[in-house]
Amino acid sequence: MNSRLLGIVLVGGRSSRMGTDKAKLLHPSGMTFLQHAVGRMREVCGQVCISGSAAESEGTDASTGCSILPDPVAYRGPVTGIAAAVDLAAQQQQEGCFVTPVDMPDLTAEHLRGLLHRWDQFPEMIVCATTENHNSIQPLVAIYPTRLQNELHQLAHSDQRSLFRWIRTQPYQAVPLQQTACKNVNTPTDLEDTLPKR
Ligand SMILES: Nc1nc2c(ncn2[C@@H]2O[C@H](COP(=O)(O)OP(=O)(O)OP(=O)(O)O)[C@@H](O)[C@H]2O)c(=O)[nH]1
Repeated sequence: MNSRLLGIVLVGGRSSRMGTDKAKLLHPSGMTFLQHAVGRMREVCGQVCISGSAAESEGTDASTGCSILPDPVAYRGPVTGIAAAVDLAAQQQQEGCFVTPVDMPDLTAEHLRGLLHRWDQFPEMIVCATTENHNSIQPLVAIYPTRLQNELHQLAHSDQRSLFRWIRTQPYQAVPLQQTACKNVNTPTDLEDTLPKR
């Protein structure tokens, strides 16, 4: 089990397109999306925290037993949560954060192991999933080294806060995954598509 990386599941944001909290949606496994996302992350990281927007939710999440790391400023996007998570990892003398979103129900621990394997070879670099069809960077399925703490804070405090653009200015390792593994569930229609077909 990897103790050099802090596992982070991103649950912040407004879930406005879904109209309900995506963390609480029911996954085909019978778990909630959050329990499923924490479970796959626990297979690769010894410590897993939840990164959320609401400061009032500080504490421990009862459904998973994970500590909640509230964003210092709510609703400023995932980079805010990732910068705070990298701070915690640095405080704990860990080498980085392994980040995944709560809304990719088809992502598995096996996919995460692929990124971890690459990071073992390139621990100084960002290791980021890309989807093979469009060669598109997936910044929310990525390992961020703690050495990038200051840069992540600068980005979090900037006007545009796009991890997607920023990663392309950094040395990074791309780990290609199938498009389906990184499919976001953002709307009720997306959710229908994740349910087993009868
Ligand atoms: N910690 C943290 N996570 C976030 C924040 N915004 C989004 N996320 C997470 O990032 C992932 C992708 O989120 P999006 O689909 O872009 O945004 P969303 O707020 O969940 O949904 P919409 O309101 O429909 O855009 C999900 O796992 C969210 O929980 C934020 O401000 N802070």
